[in-house]
Amino acid sequence: MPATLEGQITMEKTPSYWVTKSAPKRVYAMNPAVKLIAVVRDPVTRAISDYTQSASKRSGLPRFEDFVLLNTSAQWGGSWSIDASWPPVRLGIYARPYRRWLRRFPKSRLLLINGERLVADPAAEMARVQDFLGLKRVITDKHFYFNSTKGFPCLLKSESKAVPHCLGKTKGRNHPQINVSVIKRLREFYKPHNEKFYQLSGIHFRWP
Ligand SMILES: Nc1ncnc2c1ncn2[C@@H]1O[C@H](COP(=O)(O)OS(=O)(=O)O)[C@@H](OP(=O)(O)O)[C@H]1O
Repeated sequence: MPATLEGQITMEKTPSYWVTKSAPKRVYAMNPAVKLIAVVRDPVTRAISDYTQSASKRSGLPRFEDFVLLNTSAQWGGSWSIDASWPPVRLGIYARPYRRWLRRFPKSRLLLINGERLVADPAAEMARVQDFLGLKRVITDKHFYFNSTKGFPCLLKSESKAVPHCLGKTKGRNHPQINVSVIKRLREFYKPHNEKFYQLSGIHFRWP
């Protein structure tokens, strides 16, 4: 981490920290007063997003449905189960890593950001982040606009000089169409895990 001067905040973003077993202990050893932020989204969309990212790097990757089902030779309408060890599925079981972080850090120091709301109302979620970090609410709704080409909100870097900035091509990819019964089965799979996460966090994310 770079040296932080008086009046500065150093931020670091590494998605894999969330699930790395040794991370809470190591982060605590580095600075027990650190503030943590995690963005969580519907685990089904997360799994598809994760797969889409891999597919964009490897042409000819088998279909999502071929990975997500344990017995791929079974009929989709039959009795097959979800492969919970496949990383795109496993990483959407948020209660497990969340519990690990809570063993080291108080709940008040780990802000959970709702990924769906971050897209629908980025200013509202950014207000929560700024309050959490003890910052003035400098970033407001005036800093965001919806870019219909991108299909996502983009940033206006400053109120006066409205230079638009959207996230790059690797964020906001088109997702493949997934078989509806596979989606249904995935939703059933996540239901108890989501409930556990809502209970632990005290936040009902209302994922379908
Ligand atoms: N404003 C804006 N613009 C573009 N994309 C946005 C935005 N806000 C949230 N998202 C969602 O961010 C998803 C990619 O983030 P990741 O979590 O995969 O990024 S990272 O791996 O942690 O760096 C990305 O997932 P995909 O849609 O699957 O590409 C987006 O849904």
